[in-house]
Amino acid sequence: MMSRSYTNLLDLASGNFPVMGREKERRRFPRVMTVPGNIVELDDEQANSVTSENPSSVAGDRMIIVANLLPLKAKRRPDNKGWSFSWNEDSLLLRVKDGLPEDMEVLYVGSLPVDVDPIEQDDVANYLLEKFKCVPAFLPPSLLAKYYHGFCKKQLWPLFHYMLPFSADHGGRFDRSMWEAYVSANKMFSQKVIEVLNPEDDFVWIHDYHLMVLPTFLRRRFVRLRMGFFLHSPFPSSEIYRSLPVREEILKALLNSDLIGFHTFDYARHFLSCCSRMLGLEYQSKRGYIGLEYYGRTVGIKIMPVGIHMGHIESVIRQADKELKVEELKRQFEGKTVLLGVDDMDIFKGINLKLLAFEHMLKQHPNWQGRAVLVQIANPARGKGIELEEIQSEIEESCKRINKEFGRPGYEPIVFMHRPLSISERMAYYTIAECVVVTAVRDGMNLTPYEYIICRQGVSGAETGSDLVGPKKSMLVVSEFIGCSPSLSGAIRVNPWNVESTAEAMNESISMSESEGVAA
Ligand SMILES: O=P(O)(O)OC[C@H]1O[C@@H](O)[C@H](O)[C@@H](O)[C@@H]1O
Repeated sequence: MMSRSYTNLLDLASGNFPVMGREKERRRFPRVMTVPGNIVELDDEQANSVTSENPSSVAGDRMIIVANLLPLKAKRRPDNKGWSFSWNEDSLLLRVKDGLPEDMEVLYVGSLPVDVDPIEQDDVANYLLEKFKCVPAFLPPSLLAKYYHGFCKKQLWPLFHYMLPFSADHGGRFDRSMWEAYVSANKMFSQKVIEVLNPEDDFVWIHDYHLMVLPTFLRRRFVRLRMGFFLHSPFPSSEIYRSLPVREEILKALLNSDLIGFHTFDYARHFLSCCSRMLGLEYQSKRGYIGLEYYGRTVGIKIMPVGIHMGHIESVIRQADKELKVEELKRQFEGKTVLLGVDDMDIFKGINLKLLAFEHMLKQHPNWQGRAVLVQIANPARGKGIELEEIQSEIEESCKRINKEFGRPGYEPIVFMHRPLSISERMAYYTIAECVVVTAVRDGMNLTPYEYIICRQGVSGAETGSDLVGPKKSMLVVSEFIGCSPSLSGAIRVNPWNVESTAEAMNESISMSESEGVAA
């Protein structure tokens, strides 16, 4: 049974807060997402509608960025005494910061990727606040199991990626105790925010599907708080979303934000249609700004695709360790044509479909046998479960089979790396690859194609001053089901479920002449 207090709390999430007139006016959010200007652009109206009316109102204000995971890496010290922490350069939260006004102070609230013993927690918290402006939320392991590995990973993550109904290893049904854990964990995050919040001056920017009921806990305490939410995953069609037993609770909780951001127009459209079908809400669209009227407040709905930070990528391109690695890779793959995949190990990334397509290409176009190599990098999964184990063993079996059938001395058709790669190592692989292949069956955005394009431009472009010379051809084969796909006009778009046509797209991409083979 859901405890009474949660029921009450989520009733409050109905947004019944009398916020009118002047209050509406002062809620202005800075534009916080960076986009690589030559790839995805917000139109002027989109960009300006948030900031231009009163840009100075944000300068000097503080932004509290809340997410499930802090943008930190943590390692136990070798002597086992304490921890060492460093920024996680791959965390999108750092890119969010890049898009804020320079003088804006940023504080991060979230959990750590490691389990810190309760007796160490105070010291760790003080250190992280002082050194990194990070406020850790230490969730008890039993809560983490039900909140993150349970409700997030087994229920929301599949649902938001169009998998129905609910995880097989939980009896294929909705588990209400996991939902309760999700609400409790969101409450714990909100308590951490409240510990540091200055409600008059701070903006709060909540990230991703892990924290969708958090706006309720903050709005309940601070009626005038300026608060935004950004969803990094897809928001599915209302036909999928409406199967969620707590569908209204989540929509209502999100509507306690002032602004809700999505990567793509389709995700925003799905959300609006859910609000209309499930809550009976109307929305208005004026000059590129969509507003949902909800209990006297206007909630802004915005399309704000996350991008990559060009300056950061370009600085990595110039790094010496990357250049050394490029030389090593050039020797390793001399005389070969490299296709590259860079994915998280996850059930929706379609890694096995990519391997099957590559196998099909080698069969249908035997001229590539001995010459084409698929390098697949798989970043280890954060989640766990039967489905993930199954997909991992499918991938391993495919690699073994294909390498056995087509491999020969000096030629391994699939090079599979199941480990995290540093950004500079990843850049080195982009540098030597002629084609990047993304076959995810769903993905919120996927920044791999953008990283590849920027890296390839850096490799051949004079403006970076780089004298690295990789192959000049740069092709992209991308799934039509990922957020970045519509923006990649030069890519070959595929339905990843159609292995034969993906195989043809791979063949086409690496068979193109140099003048044709430029993806962006
Ligand atoms: O896999 P987790 O820990 O739930 O995190 C999900 C997030 O992982 C990030 O790596 C992705 O860029 C996001 O799009 C995604 O929402």
